Amino acid sequence: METIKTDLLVIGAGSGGLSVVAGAAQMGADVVLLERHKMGGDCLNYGCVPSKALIKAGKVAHQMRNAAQFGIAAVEPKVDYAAVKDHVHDVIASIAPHDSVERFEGFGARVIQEEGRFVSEDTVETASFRITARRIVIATGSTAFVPPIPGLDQVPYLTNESLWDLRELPEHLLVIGGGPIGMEMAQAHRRLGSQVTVIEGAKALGKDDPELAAIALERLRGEGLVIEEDALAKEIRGAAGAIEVETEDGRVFKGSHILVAVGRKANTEALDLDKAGIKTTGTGVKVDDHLKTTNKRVYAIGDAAGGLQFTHVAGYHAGVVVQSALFGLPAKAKTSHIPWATYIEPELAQVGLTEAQAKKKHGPKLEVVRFHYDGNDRAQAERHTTGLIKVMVAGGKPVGASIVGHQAGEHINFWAFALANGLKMKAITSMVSPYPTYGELNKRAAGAYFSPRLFESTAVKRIVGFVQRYIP
Ligand SMILES: Cc1cc2nc3c(=O)[nH]c(=O)nc-3n(C[C@H](O)[C@H](O)[C@H](O)COP(=O)(O)OP(=O)(O)OC[C@H]3O[C@@H](n4cnc5c(N)ncnc54)[C@H](O)[C@@H]3O)c2cc1C
Ligand SMILES: NC(=O)c1ccc[n+]([C@@H]2O[C@H](COP(=O)([O-])OP(=O)(O)OC[C@H]3O[C@@H](n4cnc5c(N)ncnc54)[C@H](O)[C@@H]3O)[C@@H](O)[C@H]2O)c1
Repeated sequence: METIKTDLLVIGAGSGGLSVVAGAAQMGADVVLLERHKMGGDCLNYGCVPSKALIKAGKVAHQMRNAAQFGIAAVEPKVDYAAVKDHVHDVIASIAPHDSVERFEGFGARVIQEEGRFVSEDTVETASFRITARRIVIATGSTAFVPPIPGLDQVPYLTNESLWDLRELPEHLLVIGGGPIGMEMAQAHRRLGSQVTVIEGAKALGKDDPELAAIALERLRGEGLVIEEDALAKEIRGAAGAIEVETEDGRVFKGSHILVAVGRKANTEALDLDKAGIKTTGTGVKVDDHLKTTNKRVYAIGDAAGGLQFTHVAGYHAGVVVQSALFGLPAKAKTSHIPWATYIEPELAQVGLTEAQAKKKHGPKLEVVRFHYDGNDRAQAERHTTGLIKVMVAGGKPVGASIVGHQAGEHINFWAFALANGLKMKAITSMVSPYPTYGELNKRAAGAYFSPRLFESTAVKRIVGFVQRYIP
């Protein structure tokens, strides 16, 4: 067994681990990276990338079916599901070099493709190496949580890992869980030609603002998706091709395939965390505001840290850790400016506080401004008129924004920038947006904040009247 001594050891080559390594190695630290499976982790191989590629295929099919509104003959697309999966794998392959061993070795890191586990507070062993490091980063990500529903282990079920290898279009896909994974995959499969039933134990898209989620759900149901809420899966029966799910209240749903999307489980079991004095919580590794674990030499980031589980959060965590581990700065990880988006159509996006959270925090000081997509000329021209932007404002500053509608995930960037920099609503109205863009929605939402102050103010009317009397 070879012994290595290093400045920084990173366990896991997903979104979080790779960002730490890229930063630290290029800034001159001696870095070792461990990866037990595929470079790029979940996002590249089993998560964001394949799901967005599949969603795009679904969108193309949907546009073909709905072309008549633009004066173009609608056609029922012939979907070759295996070819769609080829497209998905091709997209993964085109991004893979960016996350490759070669690229990271080019930055000066040593990449070892083996599983790591702690043997003491500062040492990790793999099959062939014993690595002692001044600082260690746990970036081991998460895996689909498979709940102990009786019968589930008796049927062939899909998760976000196995879905990409399925080559035949499911005739009727049962999706357990109406969170982002469930809803994105449900709509994509519906558009590609499957019957789809989502079986959700509480409320579908339950982490988002209910007013906006309801707008999205109505559209999804309009496309023929069956979305059953308050339907907690209790028992699963059947065999490949003929599966039944029974819910707690006795409803029974039948389908040909089943996708389990009921949340994630942090990858911690293989790490022997107790050997390093590292504690866990119910959702992942226990960390403080600086992302330090209960062992002060060791950080945990991304999905393994059990908080918000997004690629951009893992990347943000990496920046915090690089500042702390390399420069000794007291960097803290915040959540108040973290956006997220769910890539159903219409998209659903959020940053900062939802309306309910903002009401709780700011009480009567809160103002909520709204602007609907149908008031935007570009949305009218392109027939994307279903949508709403809602901005929560307190003390003249946005404290949250929620968007449902075409490209909501793109538009939330604007509010993420405003919140991250503490901008006032005034700063937003001083911007000129090109016409006709969807981006004007943001400015119109800010305009909705100032309109009553300008147009319903007797003081403003008095000043205008006075000035008009005296100017030539
Ligand atoms: C279907 C799906 C769609 C998603 N879509 C989006 C999206 O659109 N946008 C978004 O922001 N997020 C999305 N996510 C979430 C996103 O994929 C994760 O938040 C992100 O991958 C977390 O990055 P990470 O670095 O923490 O972990 P991961 O990417 O999971 O990487 C962890 C790596 O650690 C390795 N590892 C684990 N244990 C060990 C060990 N002991 N030794 C060595 N290596 C180890 C694993 O093999 C893995 O490669 C999606 C997730 C799924 C499942
Ligand atoms: N667009 C994106 O950024 C994106 C896309 C996909 C995933 N993700 C990330 O991955 C994480 C995991 O996604 P997810 O959708 O698996 O989890 P989730 O926790 O967001 O949603 C799971 C849903 O399953 C339901 N559920 C749990 N047990 C059930 C049961 N027995 N029967 C029926 N319903 C049940 C829950 O009520 C919940 O609504 C997300 O929180 C997100 O961080 C992000």
